[in-house]
Amino acid sequence: MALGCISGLANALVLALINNVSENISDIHKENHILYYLVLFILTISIYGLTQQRLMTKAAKMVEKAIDRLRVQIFESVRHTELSTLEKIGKERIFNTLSKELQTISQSAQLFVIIGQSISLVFFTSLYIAWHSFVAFLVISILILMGASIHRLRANEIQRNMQLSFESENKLIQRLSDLLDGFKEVKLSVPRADDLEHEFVMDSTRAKRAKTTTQTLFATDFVLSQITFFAATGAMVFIVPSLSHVYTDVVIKVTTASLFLIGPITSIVGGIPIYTTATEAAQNVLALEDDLKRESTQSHNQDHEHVSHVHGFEELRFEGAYYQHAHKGGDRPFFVGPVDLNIKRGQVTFITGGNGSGKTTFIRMLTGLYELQAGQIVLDGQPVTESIRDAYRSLFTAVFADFHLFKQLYGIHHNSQEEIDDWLAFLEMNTKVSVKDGEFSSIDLSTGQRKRLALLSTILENRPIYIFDEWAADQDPIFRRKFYEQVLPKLKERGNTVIAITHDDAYFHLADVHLKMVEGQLMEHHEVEGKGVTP
Ligand SMILES: Nc1ncnc2c1ncn2[C@@H]1O[C@H](COP(=O)(O)OP(=O)(O)OP(=O)(O)O)[C@@H](O)[C@H]1O
Repeated sequence: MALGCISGLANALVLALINNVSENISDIHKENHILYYLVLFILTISIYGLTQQRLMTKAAKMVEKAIDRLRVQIFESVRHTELSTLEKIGKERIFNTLSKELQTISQSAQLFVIIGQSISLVFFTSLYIAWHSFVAFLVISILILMGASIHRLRANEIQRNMQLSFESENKLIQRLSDLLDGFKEVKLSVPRADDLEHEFVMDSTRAKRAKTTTQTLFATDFVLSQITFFAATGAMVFIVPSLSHVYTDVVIKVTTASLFLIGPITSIVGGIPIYTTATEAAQNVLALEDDLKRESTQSHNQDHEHVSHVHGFEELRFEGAYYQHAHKGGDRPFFVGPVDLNIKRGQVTFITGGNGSGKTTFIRMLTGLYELQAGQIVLDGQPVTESIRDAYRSLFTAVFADFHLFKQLYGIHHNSQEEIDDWLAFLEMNTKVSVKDGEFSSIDLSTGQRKRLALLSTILENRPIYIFDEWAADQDPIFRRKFYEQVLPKLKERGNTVIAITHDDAYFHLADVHLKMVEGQLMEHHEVEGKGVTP
């Protein structure tokens, strides 16, 4: 602000100097003062140049620093948020906010400076006008205020249209990911491709309409502001003389000053659309941050971040555990539970059940990805409360049905190259892929092969509990047998506990415990061959 004021003042001084010299040009030449004014003129321009340059660099640095902080903050908020919150917010909104909205703010940084500097220039030039003629100053102020109020009156409509275009753009991202993620399915079906394109075009048209309306409102504002400005300058020669009899002495100075206002006023009015877009973008960023924080347990997680792992357990107990999904149409929201269950260390548990019976939901409850809405999980006699939930989650490693294979082995640093190579060979992937510097050489593989690499990642993590959601479904019969008859026993031998959703009834005898999920209830659970747990 200080730099903005100095540069605005210097800018106004340039006007005062030129006005002064041009008015007294013959006297100044006669008295040989021209050099003095020239030095003053150069000095003022230098001050303006230096402060303006510094102001713009500083502002860019500040804005980029704020954006950097926001970007990391949102990434962290997403990382700390709960899965249920993420499901509610939606990926598109997060993508759109982190990419487009932050970029919009970044691009407006220099413009904020120009607007700020123009405001200070208008202020000092107005002071200059007021010093020469208070009546002229009043007339200009009234006209400027009138112009500003017209803009304010339409601010709500502008904001509504901007929000509309943000929402349409979120939908566009969703349609685009439908096209890219479902490219194969789209290529196979012309009607699907047509429908998807139709929806995309509709959303694009909605975004275009909202944006055009906003731009039209801005354009009208711009023209009105120019007319207001011309009216103000016209008033200097047509109206003010009839209101003030001393005015004729200063009319040239005041009119020149008012003409001098055209640059900054144009910058301010021309900058309003970008300023409003950036403000709207900033509000979207902050709203996302709020939504992420509101339902997240971030404060707890941060307090207990140092508890990064629980190294083992003997017994895990579910006591009346219950979770209900948010209502999303349909007859009633789906719920799982209440579930009572004991899981002992080293036990292999198979879970079966029909589609939509709640197996995945149960696994998410078990792993702490869904916060229980009733009941509790007890780990070696200690209830799993919010304060140890992160640590509790670190008991698990999983290959979910909708698994994501990370090319880089994030968080896996302690395994020797020899161990990694041995496992790669055991999983029959060593001829296809290698691991170098903590990264797979390639992940462009078949689904079954990608699943083997995901399995490798979990094996290298060596967590106490392994979760597999229909892991073997994509494997050939030979490797499927290897998974049940060699991989699972190897894990068990290491002391790992395994909980696997599976429909491979040929291998049910290998489980210590077999559970069955029916409509959100663990209806049937029995010990296999006398081994295993007391449910
Ligand atoms: N995020 C969600 N929001 C609302 N309802 C959900 C959500 N996820 C799942 N459901 C509902 O919960 C029910 C159980 O889903 P779940 O994925 O747990 O079943 P599943 O037994 O794993 O099924 P499948 O064998 O088909 O994978 C389904 O009826 C589904 O509609």
